[in-house]
Amino acid sequence: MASSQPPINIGTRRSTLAQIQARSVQAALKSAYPDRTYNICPVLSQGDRDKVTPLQQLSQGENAKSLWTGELEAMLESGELDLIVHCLKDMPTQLPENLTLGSILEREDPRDVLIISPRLPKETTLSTLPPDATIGTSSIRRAAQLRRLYPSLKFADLRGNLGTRLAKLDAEDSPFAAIILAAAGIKRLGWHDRISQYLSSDSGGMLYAVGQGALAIEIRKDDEKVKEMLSKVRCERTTRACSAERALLRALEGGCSVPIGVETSWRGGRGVATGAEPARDYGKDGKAIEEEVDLNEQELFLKTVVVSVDGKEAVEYETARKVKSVEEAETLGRDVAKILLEKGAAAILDKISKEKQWDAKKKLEEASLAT
Ligand SMILES: NCc1[nH]cc(CCC(=O)O)c1CC(=O)O
Repeated sequence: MASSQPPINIGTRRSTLAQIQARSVQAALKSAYPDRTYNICPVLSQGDRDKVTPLQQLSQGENAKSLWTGELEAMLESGELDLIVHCLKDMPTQLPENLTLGSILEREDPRDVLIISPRLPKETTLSTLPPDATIGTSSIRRAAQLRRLYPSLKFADLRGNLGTRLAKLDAEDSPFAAIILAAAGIKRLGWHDRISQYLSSDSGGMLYAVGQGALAIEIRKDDEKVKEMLSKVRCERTTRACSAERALLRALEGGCSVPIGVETSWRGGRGVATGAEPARDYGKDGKAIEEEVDLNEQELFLKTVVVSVDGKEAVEYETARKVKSVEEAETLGRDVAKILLEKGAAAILDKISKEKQWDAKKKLEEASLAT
């Protein structure tokens, strides 16, 4: 039977991973509302189009993030789209005035993973890499944490979608011994067999990015209909955990380039579970172990680290608390931010922002000399 209601238009970026993510949201909506029809609308962003300008240059200034989502957000505002599927980790903590985060879905494995060059043994880990090995990553968070724990490793920029990055690692003349990626993307693309090590506080010492592994849906603030629909595809565990992480990030005023690592898990009640629903933990093979638990009986455990870019200074803090709402989760995040700042994160972040200003000033001078 054909639906009399208009189709729901789902906006996404064009990459294979983005489209897989959009299809999973479509499937979740379809199973909650089988009578509605759904279109997936892949949109090429300015950031996807421009592969020449160095990323750091492209992403400077106030509207850094809109580079990736500006076109999509304009289409959402105009009504061409009804929702946009994002990786939560790529979403700024502040959104345009008339748009809002409509829903956060169940989190995939939030961890980072180590992927090894085919020239090295598959079972290689961070601690068994050749001492002067070069790691390909453009993430300051990943490089800073690794510099701190493995001072002999070297780092080189590596950008592009996940397929491009793997191809650059595998190339005959590749400068990289290994790369670090998010498990979530690798798993969604079905490339599990390339993972040599799952990184965490217990293995390799790496904490992940705020929001990593979770999908988020952006909608118009006044769109009550879509808001109502999304209430059926939201994950309370992930939403509370990620709300704490994002409130922490917001309070530290960190952009994606600031080295803040987090690890959240739900504890107590019954068993241990990471920030996903149903409660789950990840075994050594990266497979989820599931069990039923009452969220309000559990504590949200939050582990955090802020590292200087050179890896020489670091501030760590961890705590656990029952959080019975998103608001309580956000309070936890802000409280942890305050403690981190007092423990020395303020000095680390100050230094980074001064260096950034200095860098921008130098670029501006160079640019005016050139004209
Ligand atoms: N930095 C880009 C990015 N943004 C989201 C993901 C996929 C993981 C996720 O959904 O959080 C990735 C790739 C990566 O970091 O390896």
